[in-house]
Amino acid sequence: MKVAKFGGSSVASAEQFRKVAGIIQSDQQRRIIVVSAPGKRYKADTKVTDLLIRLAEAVMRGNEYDSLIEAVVERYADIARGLELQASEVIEQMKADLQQKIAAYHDDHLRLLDALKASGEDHNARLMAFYLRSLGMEARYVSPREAGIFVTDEPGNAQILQDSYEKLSKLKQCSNIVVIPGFFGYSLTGHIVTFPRGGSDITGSIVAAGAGADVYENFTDVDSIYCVNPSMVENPRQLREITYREMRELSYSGFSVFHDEALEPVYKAGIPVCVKNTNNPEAPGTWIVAKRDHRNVPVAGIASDTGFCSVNVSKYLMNREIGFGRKLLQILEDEGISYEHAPSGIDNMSVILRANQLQGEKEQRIMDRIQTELKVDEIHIEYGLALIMVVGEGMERAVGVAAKATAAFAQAQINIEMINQGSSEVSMMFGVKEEAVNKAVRALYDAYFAPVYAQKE
Ligand SMILES: Nc1ncnc2c1ncn2[C@@H]1O[C@H](COP(=O)(O)OP(=O)(O)O)[C@@H](O)[C@H]1O
Ligand SMILES: N[C@@H](CC(=O)OP(=O)(O)O)C(=O)O
Repeated sequence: MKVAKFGGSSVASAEQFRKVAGIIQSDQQRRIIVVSAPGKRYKADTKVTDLLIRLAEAVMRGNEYDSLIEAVVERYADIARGLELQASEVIEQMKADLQQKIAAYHDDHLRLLDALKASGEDHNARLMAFYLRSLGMEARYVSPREAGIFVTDEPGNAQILQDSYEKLSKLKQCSNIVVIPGFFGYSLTGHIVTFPRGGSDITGSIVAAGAGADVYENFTDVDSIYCVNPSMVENPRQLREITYREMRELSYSGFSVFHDEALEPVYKAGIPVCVKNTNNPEAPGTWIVAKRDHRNVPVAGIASDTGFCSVNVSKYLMNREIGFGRKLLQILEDEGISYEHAPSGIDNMSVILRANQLQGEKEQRIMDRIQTELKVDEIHIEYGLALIMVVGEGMERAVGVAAKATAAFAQAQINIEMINQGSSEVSMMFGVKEEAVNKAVRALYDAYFAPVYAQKE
């Protein structure tokens, strides 16, 4: 049995719905379907989830919002018309559901935002089940509550509760096609709680693990996972196989094609993931598996992301001060800030974090606390940093992997702001200025992957 998740781009229009139906019909193993909300139909389009966030914001601010309800519902109505479905009742129910959620959570903004965001996938799953039935398939919408997806009560940041898996195992017995909305679950107190953005991948993985699927198929809009983001390098190398560990590091660091938190459930259950293209289902796709042969290709991929800053502190004789690092990190913890890396020297320590966590008064408060509580000689925050991760299972044993990167940076005249190697066996991190990141990724791509092509040719 296969669990097949279809991302926003795969369910964005009537044409995409038809492709999805064809994919389900072409393989009887595809029995559990997880869908996202309709995504972008073209580059400048707006995802339904973003429309719903705008709707929630309009309600919260007391602004007019009827036109936003219309815009959301029109996306589904347009799909229904394109499929020639008699779905006016389904569409009316969607409108009533949005209005009912707004009335129910009017004064509870976090719940309102989560309930509206989740409705994007919920309505799409209902419409998909309706469409599949119109084609003569025995398809049924199953809500996350009925399926057994119970999560922590952290709005916008849910995590699965382990007890869910037992309930989910019953899905295996379903004889018909089950359509489950992605992106949200229910708290034990009965509230809708969403996963982080892009979280339908997480639902798919949880369902695959719970139902004991043989494969978790993740349908998207590219033929495979590439070794770099295809928007940065033209026609990059396709990956046939990648390990869970490699994928986790790469998706955490910028490969938006598969959510990093979606790996744990399938990894623990030993279920392989196949990332495939809804627009070209014949292409073999990329397999995410436990092991790959990395003898010839030690590096699997290069990911990058911008928007980081480095809090740099120095204090003479820091090395003698037991607990300095803990106290520094404690200050960040008190402010609810998570950090990415914390390289240190004899008298210096830097903490790299996402800069958007320092908005408002937080920055000054943190600087003041570090200054007064830790009595540092100097403290400054460097903004505008990009982090680049070079990831590969074979790197640990291959000679000269780091040298290749530093030589590539030198040749491209890129200054390395920081390097972190060694804490992970499968990755190496470089910090560069944001304006240099594209050039840096291309330089690394040429260094690691161009020779592989040359050998083959
Ligand atoms: N290394 C990569 N390999 C493939 N796609 C990538 C990579 N990095 C970023 N992407 C982007 O991820 C997109 C697919 O992910 P996403 O937009 O979440 O799809 P979906 O709509 O299926 O959820 C691709 O269109 C591509 O632009
Ligand atoms: N619709 C949600 C969840 C999701 O996974 O979407 P997509 O499959 O389009 O990445 C979002 O936009 O975050």
